Amino acid sequence: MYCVQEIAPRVFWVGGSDRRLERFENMFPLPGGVSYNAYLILDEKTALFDTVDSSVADLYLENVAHVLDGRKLDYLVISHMEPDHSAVIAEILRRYPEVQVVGNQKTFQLLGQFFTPELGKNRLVVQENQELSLGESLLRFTFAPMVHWPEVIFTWEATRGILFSADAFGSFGALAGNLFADEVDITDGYLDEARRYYANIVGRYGVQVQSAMKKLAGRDIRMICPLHGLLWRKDLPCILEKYDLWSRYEPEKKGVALFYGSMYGNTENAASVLCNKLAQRGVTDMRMYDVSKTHPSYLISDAWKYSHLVFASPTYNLHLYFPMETLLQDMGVLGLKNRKVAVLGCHSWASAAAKRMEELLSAMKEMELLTPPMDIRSSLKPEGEADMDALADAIAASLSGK
Ligand SMILES: Cc1cc2nc3c(=O)[nH]c(=O)nc-3n(C[C@H](O)[C@H](O)[C@H](O)COP(=O)(O)O)c2cc1C
Repeated sequence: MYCVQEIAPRVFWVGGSDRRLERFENMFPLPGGVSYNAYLILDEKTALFDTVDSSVADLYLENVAHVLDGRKLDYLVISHMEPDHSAVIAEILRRYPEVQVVGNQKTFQLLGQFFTPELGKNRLVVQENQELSLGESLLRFTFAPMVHWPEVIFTWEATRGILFSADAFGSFGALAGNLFADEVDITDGYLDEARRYYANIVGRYGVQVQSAMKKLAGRDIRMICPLHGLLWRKDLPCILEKYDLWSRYEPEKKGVALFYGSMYGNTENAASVLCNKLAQRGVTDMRMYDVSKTHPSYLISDAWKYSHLVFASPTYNLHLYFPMETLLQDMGVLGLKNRKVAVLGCHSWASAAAKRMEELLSAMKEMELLTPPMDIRSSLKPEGEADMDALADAIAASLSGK
């Protein structure tokens, strides 16, 4: 049966959730599933915002038909062509052959690439800031290129102050009846998932997020409707503030996240000793992760959150231990910057890890190495304690702003 909600007068959520999918983009674990949101406005004209992933297509089509209740579909606005939102476009066009497909030049280029050029021949190519009246509802299209695809369009509905924000302000996590962030406790894991989504999916495009947010400044926005996760209404300042911080690569928290790789426990032991020493220097709420155990998307998320990052890894076949290489490469591609960092290597006969970690971090912008990399031979010994104390002193001093 259809499953819809009216989220504002004559505006309906018509999406669906998938709790079975193991990994988003076949990469990112989804312990809480994912939602594919879509919206339908009923006015003198009707407008549908996006389609969904094929996994929830049947429910979505039933939802749309139920809300339309026999009315004609006038517009399908395509905010984003990524297949988890565009998979059902062809079926919508089959069912509603007179619908006008709204997008920009790039939307239609991608539509032709993914499907066929004929698809969406009833096209309405819109320009930046173009308006479209549905009756009482007035849509204005704002382009948000590379947030996080080139064709992305935000649509602002002026009468109700609703922003349809494509993937921006979205999150991993299926929906459980409550659609609005103010109906759940977002501090109970949801913001962590929103950060993990942002850092891994949108993180590379901080500059583009900033310019999209500048374009929206001064608009009357009372509700944000993203294509994934909860909708924002009373908590708007919270998510806007987070997005501003995340896209400026400003840490949310003064604190330490330590990432270590270890085969036989020696690097792990050195990492534990370091965290212990930091704790004794008054550092609280540290995070310590085994890079072979925790999926990189969670590590990236905490790297976005914390001000001080420590990387500890053994040398492996004259290279950096691969899970650590992957993490640092990933961070580099996502463009993380503006962190205080420290490096701890471990080797037995020919060192490579410490140098490689330093090299990868130096290639990122505004990464301040607090001390020269420390490099342990096979295992930490009491003779090495003074060096470890010096490293802990440097991190603690930096944290306390000395
Ligand atoms: C398969 C393998 C390859 C290694 N390659 C190197 C190497 O190229 N150079 C080196 O100095 N040590 C090498 N090591 C030694 C480790 O870096 C060293 O034992 C380190 O203490 C391991 O730290 P862990 O106990 O945290 O795993 C290698 C170890 C293994 C198991």
